[in-house]
This record gives sequence, C-alpha cells and structure tokens, in this order.
Amino acid sequence: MELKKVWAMYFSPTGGTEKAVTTTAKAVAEQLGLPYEVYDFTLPQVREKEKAFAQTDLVFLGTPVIAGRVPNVLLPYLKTIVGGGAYGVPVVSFGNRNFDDALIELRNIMEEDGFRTMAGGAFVSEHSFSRKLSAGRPDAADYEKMHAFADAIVKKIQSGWEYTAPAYVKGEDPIRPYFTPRDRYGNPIDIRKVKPKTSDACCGCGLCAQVCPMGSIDPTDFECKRICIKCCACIKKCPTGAKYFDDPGYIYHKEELEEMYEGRSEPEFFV
Ligand SMILES: Cc1cc2nc3c(=O)[nH]c(=O)nc-3n(C[C@H](O)[C@H](O)[C@H](O)COP(=O)(O)O)c2cc1C
Repeated sequence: MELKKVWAMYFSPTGGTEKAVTTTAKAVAEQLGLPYEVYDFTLPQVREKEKAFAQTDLVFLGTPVIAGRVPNVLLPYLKTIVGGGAYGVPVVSFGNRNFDDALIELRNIMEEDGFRTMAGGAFVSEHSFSRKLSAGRPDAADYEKMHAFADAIVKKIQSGWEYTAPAYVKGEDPIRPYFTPRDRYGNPIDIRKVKPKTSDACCGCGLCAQVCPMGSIDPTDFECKRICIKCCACIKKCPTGAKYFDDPGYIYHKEELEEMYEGRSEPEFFV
C-alpha cells in the first residue's frame, strides 16, 4: 500500500473523541514520516462542505458513542464523505458504559463511503453528561493504549498487508437498536426533547452558541431553539457554569449512570 498522508477527522463536542483520534493518527504519521492533517467537523458550517479522499490517504474517522451507536444526527453527513479507496480507521469514544455497536456501525459507514478499513478502536473519555463518570479520562494508561494502537497499525502497514475485507471490530451486525435509558420501574426515559436552560450566571459571552455542534443556540438570547443532542458542549464550555439541564428523567439517568458505571472500563482496539 502506498500512503502519502494521514488524516485525523472527527466530531467532538467535548473533546474526548478529538484526543483519541488526533493522538493515534499523529503517532502513525510520525512513525511513517508522513504529513498529518486535522479535519474537525464538529461545527455545522464544516459539515456543509464536501470532503473527499484519495487512495493514498489514511483516514482516522472519529465520533462519540451516543446510545450505543454512531450519533444518528451525523448519518446524513457521514454518508456524503467520499472515501475514494483511502485506508480507513474508525475510532469511537465512549463514556465508560459501553460502545455497543458504534464501532462496527462506523466501520460499515466507512466501507459504504469507499474506504478500505484496516483497524478500529474504542477509547474512554469523560462522559458528556457528567464531571464524575470517567473523570480524568483519557488518562496516562489510556494514552498508552492509544500509542499501542498506533504502533500495531504501523506494524501492519510495514508488514506488507493488503486489503481484502473490512477490518474486524467488536459489535453485532445487523446493528442493534439504540440503547434506551430506563427508570427504576423499567419504563423507558425519553430525553430526546430535553433542552438546556440558562441561569442568571450567564454573562452573555455567546460561547454556547459558537460551540453548539447543531447550531441550535440563538446567539441573541442564548436559548436552545432547535434540536439538542445532549452533547453538553454548551454546559461544559460555559465560563460561568450558566447552562444546565433540570429535566427529572435526564437527571435520574445521569445519576444512575454515575452509580452503575463507577468501575473502570477499558479501551479496546482491533488491528
Ligand atoms: C446522548 C448521549 C448518549 C451517550 N451514550 C453513551 C453510551 O451509550 N455509552 C457510553 O459509554 N457513553 C455514552 N455517551 C458518552 C459519550 O460517548 C462520551 O462522553 C464521549 O467521549 C463524548 O465525546 P466528545 O468528548 O468527543 O464529545 C453518551 C453521550 C451522549 C451525549
């Protein structure tokens, strides 16, 4: 395989996916002595542009895990990426619960786009909903794992490997339904319509509107006027802590996750 460039391409509202994708892609580029370029499609205006790759590209493509899957709001965009025979590495970041079928779903999307997938990885980051759940992740052990992933990919490339079939990654295909949070009686909790609120602590800086990956926050009154994917970019990036959710179902689910997934989950990769 002939490679000329390594790409780190990602959607990362709170920065966890960005860390996993850039760390691994950059390490591979450095070891192979190839140029490295970042393509961040977190903001909606970037997703309006077309993106196409060539056979000599190696593309690390990353998204967070949402309800055990690739974020469904991204599917239309992801399907427009032109793989062009480039080599592909799907990467997902998850908040310590599970990545379920997100990695295999992203692999399938990449294959349909025309990438030749050669590996895949799932890495742990702080959970979007929480400051407690997987706090401080990725940590030193996670970064070591990202470097081990990069090393294994370099070894595979240098061994003369040639593409014959989609990369093996963990997950079920057909892809299972989205993970549904449930209350203590087993009833599903539907947080799809829940939106963040703004407290009096708001200083009017407008950062929330700038960082919302859905472009849903009105820059004049800072209220969320359109779809909210609960990515928590506005909450975690607000300099005065003015953004919050008060929906009881959302709070119940967040606290339950913090309790049930207190133990450490490990990243996994497949090369
Ligand atoms: C709506 C929503 C659903 C999520 N579902 C899962 C999940 O099923 N499993 C999991 O481990 N983490 C889940 N997470 C956590 C994110 O996958 C995790 O925090 C990820 O690292 C965020 O990526 P980012 O920092 O690039 O935004 C979810 C986050 C959100 C916003």
